[in-house]
Amino acid sequence: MTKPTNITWHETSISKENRREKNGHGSCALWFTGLSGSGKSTIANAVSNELFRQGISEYVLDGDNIRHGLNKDLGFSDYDRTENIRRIGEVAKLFVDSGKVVTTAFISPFRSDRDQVRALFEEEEFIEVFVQCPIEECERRDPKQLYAKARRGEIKDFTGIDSPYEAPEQPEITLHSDQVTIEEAVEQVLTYLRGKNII
Ligand SMILES: Nc1ncnc2c1ncn2[C@@H]1O[C@H](COP(=O)(O)OS(=O)(=O)O)[C@@H](OP(=O)(O)O)[C@H]1O
Ligand SMILES: Nc1ncnc2c1ncn2[C@@H]1O[C@H](COP(=O)(O)OP(=O)(O)O)[C@@H](O)[C@H]1O
Repeated sequence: MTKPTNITWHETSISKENRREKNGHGSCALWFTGLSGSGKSTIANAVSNELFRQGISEYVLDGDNIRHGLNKDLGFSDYDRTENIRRIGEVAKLFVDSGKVVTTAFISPFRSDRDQVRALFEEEEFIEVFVQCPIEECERRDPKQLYAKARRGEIKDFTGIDSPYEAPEQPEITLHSDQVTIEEAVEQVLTYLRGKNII
């Protein structure tokens, strides 16, 4: 890849702070991470629904959907996962700049990739939400029957089976999705946002 030259960063006249002021709330990225089937999409969507209901400007970036469009050229090699997360991180940053609370639901298995995304943001704008669930329970749920396929050898490099998942060391929020209901998990996230005066 050749790096382009002669490009200049343009400051826009309307700032992130202007947009936050207009919206009447802060903006941030709620970065859900966890195994397939842990509940990232379910909880991220439920959080967004509740924010929407409360009149907060929100958006959901979901793994499967982004992989149908923006990242349809990427697979599940370590390199492709890193590039997947890098691009999503940049998109999430744009949403935060636009004044929204953006929820993202990607496995994002590598700690260094998540840390690279965190580094794109200002302090307290990036909120790592670890959806912690034992793999046995994820495999029991198996909402897309992917664990079954991975066990049969029909999917290679499946996270938790033959591709690693590096759990966050100091996530802002940990949701034990095998112990709390979806509603309780949503409330835990909203309580955090209220505590930080984001909403
Ligand atoms: N090999 C392999 N490993 C893990 N997951 C796989 C794989 N192949 C397909 N899928 C499906 O793709 C979804 C994960 O995509 P992500 O973009 O979140 O993955 S990653 O963050 O780049 O690791 C994941 O979605 P979730 O189940 O919602 O996590 C799966 O449905
Ligand atoms: N407490 C819970 N939190 C989240 N999901 C739960 C919970 N209990 C059961 N589930 C179920 O587990 C599955 C999680 O799937 P999904 O949200 O697609 O996970 P992921 O996006 O992490 O792959 C869904 O079928 C959901 O209904």
